[in-house]
Amino acid sequence: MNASDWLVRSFDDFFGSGDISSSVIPEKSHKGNSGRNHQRKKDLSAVPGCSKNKGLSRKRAKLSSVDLPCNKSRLNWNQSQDEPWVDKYKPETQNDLAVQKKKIEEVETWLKMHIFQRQPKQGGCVLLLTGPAGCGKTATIQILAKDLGVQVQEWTNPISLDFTKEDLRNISGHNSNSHAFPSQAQAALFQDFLLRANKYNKLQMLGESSENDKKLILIEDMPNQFYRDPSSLHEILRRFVRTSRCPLIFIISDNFSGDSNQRLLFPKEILEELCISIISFKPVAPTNMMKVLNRIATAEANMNREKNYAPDRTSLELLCRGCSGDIRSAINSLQFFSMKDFWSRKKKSSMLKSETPAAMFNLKKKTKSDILEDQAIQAIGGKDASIFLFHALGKIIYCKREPLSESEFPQLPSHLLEHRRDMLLIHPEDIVEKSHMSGTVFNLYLHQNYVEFFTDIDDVVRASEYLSTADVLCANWNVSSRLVMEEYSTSVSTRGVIHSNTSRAFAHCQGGMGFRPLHKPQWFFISSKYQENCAAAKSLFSSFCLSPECLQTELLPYLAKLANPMRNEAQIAFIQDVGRLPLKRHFGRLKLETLTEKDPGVPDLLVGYEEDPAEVAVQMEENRTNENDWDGLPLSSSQRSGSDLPCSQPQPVAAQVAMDEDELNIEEYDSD
Ligand SMILES: Nc1ncnc2c1ncn2[C@@H]1O[C@H](COP(=O)(O)OP(=O)(O)OP(=O)(O)O)[C@@H](O)[C@H]1O
Repeated sequence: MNASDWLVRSFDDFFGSGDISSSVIPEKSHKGNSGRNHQRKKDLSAVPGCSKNKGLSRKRAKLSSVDLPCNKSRLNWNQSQDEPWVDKYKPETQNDLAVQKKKIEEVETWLKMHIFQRQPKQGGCVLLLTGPAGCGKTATIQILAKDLGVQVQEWTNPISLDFTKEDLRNISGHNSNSHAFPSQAQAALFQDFLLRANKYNKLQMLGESSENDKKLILIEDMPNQFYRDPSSLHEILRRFVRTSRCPLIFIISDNFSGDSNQRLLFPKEILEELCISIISFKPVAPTNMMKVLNRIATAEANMNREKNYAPDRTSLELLCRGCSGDIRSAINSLQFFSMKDFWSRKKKSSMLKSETPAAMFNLKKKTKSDILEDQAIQAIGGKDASIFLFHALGKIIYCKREPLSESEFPQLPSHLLEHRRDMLLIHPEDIVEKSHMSGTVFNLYLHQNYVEFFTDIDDVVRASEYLSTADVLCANWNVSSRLVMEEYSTSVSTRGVIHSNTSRAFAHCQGGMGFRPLHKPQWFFISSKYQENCAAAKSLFSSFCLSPECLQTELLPYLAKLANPMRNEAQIAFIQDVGRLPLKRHFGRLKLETLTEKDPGVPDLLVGYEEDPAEVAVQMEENRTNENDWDGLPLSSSQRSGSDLPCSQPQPVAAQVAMDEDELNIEEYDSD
């Protein structure tokens, strides 16, 4: 087999030689009539509501030979040689699935309830499956649908929108003109597909039994238009839910910026309004992954010794580690690694000096920390091991260590013995990089959270010094040096916090801390409030011609002391809010917002500014044209009523109490 064959076969749908694969297409259409299928696909691509053109789907590679129970027997030897292993070893039963049993049961229960025990007009017929890519969401649905005898009707974004204006007019029901964009047309086709799929039974194909007309609608390919204008999706869903006759399932994979796609397309209000259920999958657990990889490696080794290497256990473990719970990526990597072709070519190009993948994996592999150190190996075929901020912070704060034997310890002079530590199991700089967070924001999070994990005040003092140094390194350097300085800064902050925490200095004393929640920095809120106050002070007290700082720290506290400061209502409110701060008996602490597992880390309002939080507030101020109309950021509390801060922000808890208790009474001065 040569590499291009392998590729071409995987993409054969695309090159026109493939099949139209769908869980609802009879086997007969699957092989051997490529020309006809190609023609048919082309035709179908323009047909609204067509779910059969999965050959054109973004998942074409992984689904190129799916769902056909006896497809394996039909393949000749060479074909099966070239077949991607994700397809060749695709799970056939629930037991084969490398997915948590609990999740499979959850989905199964939901399906049964919404297909077989469905009441007429019962709401809640929409399910959202989320989780990282390649964790088996689609595979689970396909197997459960097969087990329950339910047909799957799947939407695939048409890539060719060569329909006529007439078609579009028919679909959208209004007079379309030349301004209709393909993406809008895609959304119109989607709407049409959904309404038809809901209304009509699926066409019975040759060879399909007519016993069961139960079906579910599956959407994995989301029309682009909905990302631009989620409300159009919501409108379609509202209509669907009113008339739904079968369940509708969306599969949305997480991306590096957390669950932002999910939140964009399915905000909380829509989930509640349409009673949409959510089931979140986790990355495939390493033990499950190892089982699958072992099974495949053994089967291949037995079948095809001359062509494939059989990776040893260490190699498989490394593959597992490198694919971040993505079983598709793990199996693909295994296939690459097992190819003798691949390694001989590598050898020739002298990119790698080792002869076999096993040798390659085993390069200086002795200790756990060595394994971690050599993550470069995993870059070959391995998946980008991005981690969510929540986990990145956890890795720094919990800083796992490995015990060192006496002989391995570096010999420190006696005056440095207090700095003796066990070996870290992580590289802090790698962790920050994989979190996709700017150094400044990462430092903010660390600063907000580290104290909770310390037990000794002297340690806190040392850590805070490191954080101060890191802060200086993150200051307003010029653009070209800022990135480099940020790297130094996070190195100092993370290593500083880790090293200062003497209660976690050795592997044997790391237990017992338990889980503690992480919180979002108050900085975002405080900084924006500071900027607002500056702007408000400037505009309300412009006649004094003082800087905002001077107004807030000198003039307003003075005015606050006057019983009758001769001000209008807005000014009085502002003086009460800002000028009296030191007089408040209880200085209120802000209630912190918890950082959740997949939170992107930067409040929605600040997305886009995250590169440099120091500029965030300034930028926000500049963007602000009409502060009363602008509902993106909280106005100062003197200009707004009570606690309507955005929910992504910490909420003041004690401010109102302090205000109530304050005996200071400022009267309004009527100049007339
Ligand atoms: N034991 C297994 N369990 C789950 N999937 C497996 C297994 N063995 C092989 N596979 C293959 O791994 C792939 C899993 O991808 P799947 O499409 O189910 O993931 P997903 O969570 O829907 O992610 P995405 O959104 O990226 O498609 C499928 O091609 C499936 O056939």
